[in-house]
Amino acid sequence: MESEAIQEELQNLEVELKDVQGQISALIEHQDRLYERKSELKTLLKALAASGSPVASSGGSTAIENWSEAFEWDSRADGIRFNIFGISKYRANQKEIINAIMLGRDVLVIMAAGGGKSLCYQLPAILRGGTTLVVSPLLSLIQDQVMGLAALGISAYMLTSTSGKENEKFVYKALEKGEDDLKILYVTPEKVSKSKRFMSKLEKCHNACRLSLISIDEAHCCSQWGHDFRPDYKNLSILKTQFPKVPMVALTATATQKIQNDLTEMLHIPKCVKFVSSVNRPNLFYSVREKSAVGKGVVDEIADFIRESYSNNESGIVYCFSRKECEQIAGDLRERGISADYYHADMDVNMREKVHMRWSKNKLQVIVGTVAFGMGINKPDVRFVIHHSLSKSMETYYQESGRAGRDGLPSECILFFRSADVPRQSSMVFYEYSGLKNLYDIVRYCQSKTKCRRSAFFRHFGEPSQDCNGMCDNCALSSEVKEVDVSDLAKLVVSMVQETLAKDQRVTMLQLGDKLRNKHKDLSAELKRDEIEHLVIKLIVDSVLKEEFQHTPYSTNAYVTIGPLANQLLQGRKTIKMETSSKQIKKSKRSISFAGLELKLDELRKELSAADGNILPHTVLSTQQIGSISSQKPDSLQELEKIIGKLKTEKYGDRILEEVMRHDTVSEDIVEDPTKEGTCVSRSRKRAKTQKDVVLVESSNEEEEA
Ligand SMILES: Nc1ncnc2c1ncn2[C@@H]1O[C@H](COP(=O)(O)OP(=O)(O)OP(=O)(O)O)[C@@H](O)[C@H]1O
Ligand SMILES: [Mg+2]
Repeated sequence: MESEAIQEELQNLEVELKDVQGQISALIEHQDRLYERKSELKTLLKALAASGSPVASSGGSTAIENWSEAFEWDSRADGIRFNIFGISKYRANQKEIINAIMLGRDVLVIMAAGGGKSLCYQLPAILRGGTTLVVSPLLSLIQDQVMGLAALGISAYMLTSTSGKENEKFVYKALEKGEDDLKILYVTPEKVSKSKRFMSKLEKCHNACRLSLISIDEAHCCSQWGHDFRPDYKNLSILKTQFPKVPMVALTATATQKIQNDLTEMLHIPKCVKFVSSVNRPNLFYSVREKSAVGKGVVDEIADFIRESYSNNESGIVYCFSRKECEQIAGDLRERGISADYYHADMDVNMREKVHMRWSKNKLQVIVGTVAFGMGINKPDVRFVIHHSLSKSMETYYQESGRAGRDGLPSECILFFRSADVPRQSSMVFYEYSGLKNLYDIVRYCQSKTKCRRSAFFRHFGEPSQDCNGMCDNCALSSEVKEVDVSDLAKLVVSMVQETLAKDQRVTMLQLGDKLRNKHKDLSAELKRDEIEHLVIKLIVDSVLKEEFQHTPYSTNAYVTIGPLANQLLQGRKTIKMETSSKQIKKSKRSISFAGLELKLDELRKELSAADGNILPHTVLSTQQIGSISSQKPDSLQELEKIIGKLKTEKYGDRILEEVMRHDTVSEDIVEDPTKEGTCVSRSRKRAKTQKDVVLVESSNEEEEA
């Protein structure tokens, strides 16, 4: 009898010990998080003390230099910017970066996606003379850039694994002899690290003083902490070793301090001038929507949204969790009349390229993709990015959603959130460093009905907050949000988990909800399954509960167990509050859509791009330029040139003016419908001459006039 009692106590001790061990590891994890946050906050304080964002700091250099003063190349630079690139004014930091490069400094540029990093090295490439070498990680990015530059009449070439012999011969000869014009040469990192022949030609170019600038695009690929690490990027340090006097510019949209430090070290540019712009994307409207438990419900909602807001075939992306889901949802959208196709890593490279190309040329409206549809996306006029499931971290969400609105025009980012999607993600990321912490950060983002979405990004990237200007659902939509104390219900959930564990059983989130509703029938009348799941996930992110994982031969399952703060709750030292919102009052539409003349100009750019070899429509005219032409209605080539610069006017001016005139004659008699909703790019001629109607939200208020 006595031995039985001892056995029992022993067993209890074992359970308790296991529990304590679990708590210790959770606490250590928690401690790590606190340390990490502490250092983030310190960096934030420093940035605040230095004040003024965007932050431009001189990395290793101590002298405070003024990069915006007047330089002798200013007017030439302005001419190239406007007449060749058709860009009417610099965006934040662009001018300063160009000046630093022109002064021969090494430069590190951290600038949000679509911020305009390319111009920062392409413009000095033309100004400095000689040849600029650009290292870029993806063939598709390189092709896009070379095609775009060629359309502007800039002699840009590439050397990649797919380059033909003729092209290679031309490039090598140009590098060696310098007789032919080679302004910008794009290569993949493998060329630098693996091709001795290339490096020897580059050396010759350098010895003849013709290597004027080295640019490392998507430089975060150097760092193992980055999301797109490329081993060959590690070997790029050879460039600075071989050519120490040639200025190097490294550019990336990934902002973390750790990656910045890694980059300067790996590229051997410790004394570089660092330009860090804000992560803010003021033109993006962020929102989170509740995802229907019924699979088709969410597809209906997505299809309705696209039809209502983007009926003129404006481009968009829908991100999905799995390959199967991509195919399914692309099909479902097609059934609902949306032109959509899927893109994922299981597809043949040619198929993927085909889908990408159709989309780039606006022949396909929506790409439904997995995260594989990533870095190579260069399309500036993506008007919406929809997440059918949540991303695995704030950082990936920032990057994926950031593919919208790279042209600076209003665009929307919608995330469909459902608690049941969390275990799907967690069982994929739990083995990654900080995988669960990162996931729970984005879950908090999704669950909040009051906090500004934008400020979550500022916090995440350790940057001082900026005004959202009503550009997220929580700031823009007036809804009645109540905080309800659900501690009692939370205790029931925790007890239920304890009971299950006591029986040596495991429980998933789904089973937990069912068990609870079965046991407490009174509750099931009040609480829907979704709401219980919502609470369970909240308890997990608040460390009251915890996820643990078990592998089967086919999958990894996520189970719910007791977390380190469970006792605090049970003993009444912790309360759990949930936000509930009763109604949301929708404000007016925020989308930008073409109407009247813009539509005609949109068609014209498609036609001209198809006729002009294989360039993309936005290379002919950007959406901003379409907006400006439509609102200003130029009636001569001189006037048009003031909007789109010399080069494009020479190439396409007559056709554009023809379209403007034709539209003008037709629209004289048409009375505008003042009740029409939405942000149309143009209005009637009478107002147009005095007022620009394009809603252009730029990334900085520090911009200079042209
Ligand atoms: N000063 C400017 N004014 C207006 N448009 C600009 C300006 N600078 C760049 N752009 C346009 O912004 C878009 C994005 O530019 P770019 O491709 O250089 O972005 P990026 O910073 O390299 O982004 P990513 O990180 O996604 O590669 C392009 O269409 C480009 O023509
Ligand atoms: Mg870029």
